[in-house]
Amino acid sequence: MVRNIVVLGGNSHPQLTQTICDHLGIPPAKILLGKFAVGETRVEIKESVRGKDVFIIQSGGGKVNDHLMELLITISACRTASAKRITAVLPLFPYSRQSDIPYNKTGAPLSKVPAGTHSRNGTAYTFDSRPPTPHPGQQESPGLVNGAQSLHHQLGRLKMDDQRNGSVPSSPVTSHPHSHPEGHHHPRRSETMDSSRSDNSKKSDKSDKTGAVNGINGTPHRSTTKPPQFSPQPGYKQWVAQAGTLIADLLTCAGADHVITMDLHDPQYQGFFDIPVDNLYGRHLLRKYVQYSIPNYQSAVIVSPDAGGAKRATAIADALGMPFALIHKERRPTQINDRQNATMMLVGDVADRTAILIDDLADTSNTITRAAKLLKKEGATKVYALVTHGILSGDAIDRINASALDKVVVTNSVDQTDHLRRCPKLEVLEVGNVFAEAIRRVHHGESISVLFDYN
Ligand SMILES: O=P(O)(O)OC[C@H]1O[C@H](OP(=O)(O)OP(=O)(O)O)[C@H](O)[C@@H]1O
Repeated sequence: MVRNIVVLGGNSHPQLTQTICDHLGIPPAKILLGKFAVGETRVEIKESVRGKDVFIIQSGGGKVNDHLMELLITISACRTASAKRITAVLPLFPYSRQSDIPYNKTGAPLSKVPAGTHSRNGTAYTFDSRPPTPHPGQQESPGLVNGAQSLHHQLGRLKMDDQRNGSVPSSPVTSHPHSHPEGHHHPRRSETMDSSRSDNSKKSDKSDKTGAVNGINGTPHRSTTKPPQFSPQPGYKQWVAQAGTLIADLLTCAGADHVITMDLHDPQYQGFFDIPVDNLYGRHLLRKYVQYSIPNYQSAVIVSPDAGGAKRATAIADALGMPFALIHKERRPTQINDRQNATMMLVGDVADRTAILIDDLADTSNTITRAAKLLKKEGATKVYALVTHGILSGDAIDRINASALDKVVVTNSVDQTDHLRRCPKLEVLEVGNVFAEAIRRVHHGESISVLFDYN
């Protein structure tokens, strides 16, 4: 039982709030969370927080924007009500994938087969890379496909530019007395011989002969051909909001003194805050699962499904003395948000082994389901996916059910009640006790790092 402490729970995960309070031996504080008819969030704290150490629990996932607004208003309400210290407890930190660089992915459902057809597994999902993963001896199609698409794109652009240019003036050929009217234009030899020449080259021929050389009454004048339009190259810079900084500022401005979270997508995001941020590790829970729940784990292989998570996965592999493999997401899409076209390549050996994917979050579950397909193709006998944050938006559960994944293990940093009902492959690890202990330590001014200082 801790004193002078108030725990408030938002609407995102009431069950986790209750678990944390049970561990702390206190009831959650009374709070009214509602909405006005227009959709605006309404918060009323039903007990005094004056001089208290307040912890507000609100996770990302689900209706993330509503939950964030609810959290900000609750923090502000506590600040106005003279709370001594306010700690925002965000088991899954919202917007943490948009920390600094412009985020260029859609997170949209991916690789669905066209309506009316079915993939080989009889489902609406293919789990294939488009273009496919290249194999030794196979011509590397992605570059070619992208190259061809890019060429097509450039040609289309040229055509459009040319059409625009051709409209000013309407036609130098017809307006100039010395030039041939359009109808009496004698085709040049090259035009008659080479029928494959594009309209573009024909039009530029015309301007060469007329606008570029002759002016009104035979006076030379400047070419009417406009210089090529300047436009930004794809991938150079996208004017996308850098939401990470904004979220950090919003929490601080609302009145938060401290943040507790878990497995931030990018740990450097802590640097965006002017207040202390405790980033708890979920990997210890995942590591314990490997150790105690995966048979013959010593002969299994830890796999990171993308380069971004390699550090996270190697930490577990090193701690358990296990081999490690990496899936490299090769992104050569023609469009910046063409995430599904990333080709996956395996670096390492998984043949005749159990493969254990380690990642920080699964949103559409596209990453883990595609990785599972690749791993099975490369000879893995079983594929587990161990993920800290099981956001599992949209049809992620259907995708998992239809995939080559044998088991998916997540923590309850996001509410898993509905997911558990719909996914027989899902197993959930409890994080309530970890957050309760972190809250207790923060309240008493004890070290948090010792919480994770074990093997
Ligand atoms: O379930 P999904 O919708 O496939 O999303 C999950 C992936 O997204 C994140 O990485 P992300 O690709 O955003 O960034 P990274 O390249 O920095 O790891 C996360 O680390 C997962 O790998």
